[in-house]
Amino acid sequence: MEQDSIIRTSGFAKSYAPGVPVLRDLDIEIRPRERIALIGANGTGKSTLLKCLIGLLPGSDGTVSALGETFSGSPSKAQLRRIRLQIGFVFQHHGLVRQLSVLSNVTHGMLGYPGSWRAAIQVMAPAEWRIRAMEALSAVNLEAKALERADALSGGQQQRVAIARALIRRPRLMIADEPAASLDPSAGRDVMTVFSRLASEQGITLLYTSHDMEHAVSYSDRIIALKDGRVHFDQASSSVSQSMLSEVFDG
Ligand SMILES: Nc1ncnc2c1ncn2[C@@H]1O[C@H](COP(=O)(O)OP(=O)(O)OP(=O)(O)O)[C@@H](O)[C@H]1O
Repeated sequence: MEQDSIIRTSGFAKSYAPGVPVLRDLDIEIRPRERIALIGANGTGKSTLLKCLIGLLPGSDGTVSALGETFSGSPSKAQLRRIRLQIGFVFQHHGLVRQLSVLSNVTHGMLGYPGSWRAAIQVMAPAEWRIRAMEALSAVNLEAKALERADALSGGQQQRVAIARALIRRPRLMIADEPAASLDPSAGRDVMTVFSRLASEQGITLLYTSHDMEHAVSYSDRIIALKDGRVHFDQASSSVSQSMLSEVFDG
């Protein structure tokens, strides 16, 4: 893979059932530090694509290059491990352990690293990880909440803890699937602002899906729109018009 790509697909396709492609003919490139919004109607394959790009689901045709690893179908276990070490995930539902502290939840982001069983028990986590957790909390403006129980925080704050949990891994690529969908408009904007800032301040590449067109346009450099399993358009967010956005969702 060329050094200047974080992700690249070539002729990529994915079917869950033989002969019924959900995604096809995808040639996508994502470069370092780009903020990419992936949009499309319900069921058009956004989540499927996110999973395929990082090897969590096998592709059916074509190749994927992700974070230095190139594969067709599924990556090898070693490739998958190397990819995972460079990625942070954030989903619509934060998935925090409610009765644990914010700090413990962030430290859990280290699970998957060598020696990471210690991350499951906060008191055994190496001091360095606690420092990293506090740095991550500071990046999402929540260091003052470190010792509170996760379920004492608002929905927007909990989602920012989930971002910190992804950030502790110092990822090159942050993948967020509908990260603001369960939040009210103000908390949703806060979460998207945090993502956007992290991308510019820490040089993290951001790939997120959204059904909110304001979020898609305002917090990305580029929008990739999927329709009927193909790329409908792929261009700078500043040049995407309302009518182009509407077209993506027209049956
Ligand atoms: N595990 C699966 N097995 C079979 N079909 C699946 C599976 N997961 C998803 N699909 C189908 O693949 C298509 C794409 O689904 P996907 O969830 O990727 O779409 P999406 O664009 O993320 O949708 P949404 O916006 O509703 O989250 C849908 O038709 C869905 O029913």
